[in-house]
Amino acid sequence: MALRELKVCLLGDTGVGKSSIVWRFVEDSFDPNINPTIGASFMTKTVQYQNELHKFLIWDTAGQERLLSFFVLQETFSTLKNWVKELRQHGPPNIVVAIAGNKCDLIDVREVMERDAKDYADSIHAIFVETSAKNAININELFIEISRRIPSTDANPPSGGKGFKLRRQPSEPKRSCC
Ligand SMILES: Nc1nc2c(ncn2[C@@H]2O[C@H](COP(=O)(O)OP(=O)(O)OP(=O)(O)O)[C@@H](O)[C@H]2O)c(=O)[nH]1
Repeated sequence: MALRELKVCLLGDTGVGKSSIVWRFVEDSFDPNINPTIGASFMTKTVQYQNELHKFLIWDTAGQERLLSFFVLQETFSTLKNWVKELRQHGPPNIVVAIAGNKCDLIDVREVMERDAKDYADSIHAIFVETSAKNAININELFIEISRRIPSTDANPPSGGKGFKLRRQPSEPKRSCC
């Protein structure tokens, strides 16, 4: 089975839940007292998507840092739009942008309407998913969507989310700073 490496970098304001999303995806756990990221951390997870293995190489950045990549998480529209502008200007042409509206469990303190976020994501051809790292809502689906958007290496275009199987790599490092 072919192995493909997908580089993912989480961007967004401090405290929006970037590390928690990674932690939920890789370890299926949630720490309400998680420490802020210093610099950046790196984790990997390999999943089966259709007839390929997708190894996600995930860089989780500190909220204050301005780095470029292809995975955007944001709690405010204005900051989000700035990130997208930078990605379009400086990122690779085939970049896949995914917007995660995290903490969707906190319905009483919602700042951005789902419809507005979805419309914006559609306008820039980005993935949009409302997620909750805390309640494990749509975290795997977010990465499935990223897998689905990556062009297939064979003649059969990817369809649906079928065939996405989670595989933990026991030998992989749990969490390390780089
Ligand atoms: N209710 C709720 N809280 C969350 C969720 N995701 C993260 N949190 C909480 O939000 C706080 C910040 O989470 P982090 O994952 O550290 O956020 P971050 O974006 O990585 O922050 P930096 O490392 O500073 O950039 C923590 O107290 C988390 O427990 C969520 O889906 N729902």
